Parts: sequence; C-alpha cells; structure tokens
Amino acid sequence: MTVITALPDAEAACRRVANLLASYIADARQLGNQVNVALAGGSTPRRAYQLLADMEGSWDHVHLWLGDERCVPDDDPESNALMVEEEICKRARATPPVLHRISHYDRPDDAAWAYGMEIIEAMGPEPVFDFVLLGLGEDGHTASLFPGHPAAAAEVAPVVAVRGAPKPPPDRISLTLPVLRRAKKTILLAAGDEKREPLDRVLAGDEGVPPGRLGAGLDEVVCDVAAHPG
Ligand SMILES: O=C1O[C@H](COP(=O)(O)O)[C@@H](O)[C@H](O)[C@H]1O
Repeated sequence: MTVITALPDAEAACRRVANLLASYIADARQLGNQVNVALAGGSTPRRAYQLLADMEGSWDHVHLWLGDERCVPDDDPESNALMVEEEICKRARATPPVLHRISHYDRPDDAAWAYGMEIIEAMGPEPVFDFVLLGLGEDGHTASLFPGHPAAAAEVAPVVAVRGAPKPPPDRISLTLPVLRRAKKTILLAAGDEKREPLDRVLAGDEGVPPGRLGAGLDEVVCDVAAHPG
C-alpha cells in the first residue's frame, strides 16, 4: 500500500523527504552498511537536498546515484548530477558522499550501458537500491520514463537510453521500472497544482503514466496540498 503524506506546502514536503533520507542514512550507519540512494533530478527536490546536506553529519557510507540523467556535459545547468553536487556534495559538512555520474553523455546508448554496468558491479545482476527518490513531471513522467515512450517499457537492463524525450533535453538515461519497483524504499515527491492531474493518475494506478505501474513498489508519496488536496 502506498502511504500518502500531503503537507501544507513544498517546503514541508521537502523537509519530510530530507528527514526520511537522513533517518535511512543514520540507520544504515549504525548497522555499518553501505547505502545506495538513487536521487531524482529536476527542480522540486533541490530544497530537500539542501536541507539534507545541512542536517547530515557523516556521508562515509553513502553512495549517491541518479535515477535519471540528462545527456549533457557535466557543467551544464540541465545536469541532474550538477544539481546534486551543488546541493549535497558541496554543502556537506563532512567528507562528501560518493556521487556516481554518467559517462559518455554524447552517446546515450553507451552512457546507459556503462551506468548499468557500474550499478551491477556495485549491487549485483538484479540491483536493489536501498532508497529511491522519484519526481513527477506534469506529463506524468518519472525519472526519464515518459508516457508512451518505448523506454518506459524496458524491462531487462537496469538502465535504458532515452532518445527523443518529449521534455528537453531529448537524450537521457533512466533507471528502468523493474529496478525502481525492487528498491527497498521508493518515495515520490510532487509539489504544485500542475502536478495534481498526473499525481491523481499515479495514485489511481493508471498504467498510462509510468509511475502508475509501480504498484506496491511505491512506498510513499510525499506532496503538498496543491498537488493533492485530498
Ligand atoms: O526532467 C526531469 O523532470 C522530472 C520532474 O522535474 P521537476 O522539475 O518537475 O521537479 C524529474 O523527476 C527528473 O529527474 C528530471 O530529469
């Protein structure tokens, strides 16, 4: 069952996400475990990452991955990794976490293959992330899995190349739905009234939007009341 946590505003939703991540990271630290976290890009989670960086004291055991990446140079403002680097790694109060960036941004197939191999080397042939944070596009995409795009149907590899994405930039890579479903904890963050319609579809299990196909693999939706008036 998916828990829905609807909070007064985006700031409160981001704080909830930061708290969830911080407590997951702290539990793993106590158990002496490495923790593999896949993060959302885009604009909504930026504040959650700032709050997390300000509250977290130790990142030694944390590996950050990208749930999806835009195929752009490392220093391009559209790069999801650049956002994570700025808001978490550069703000970290201790040695920063390991951030796994993509390579071959100019060749999406090679980028997807290499990132998939890196994930398999770290987590085995059927990779299980400890924590996945997903976003939600106005068109109902999550990570870089867009409604009706063939990449959203990819099942075999952990990572798929996405060409011709309807939202720029057109070339991307994305974790595939089976990997998102298998994660130990998967949270979706959505804020703003422009996310209301796609979020309704996700919560109704509408398979026309990729996150609507996560089923029981989606543990919690954290949103503001603009996205989910209830
Ligand atoms: O392009 C992307 O969009 C989604 C949603 O982003 P937002 O700006 O509406 O929060 C994001 O989850 C994804 O990681 C990103 O590449």
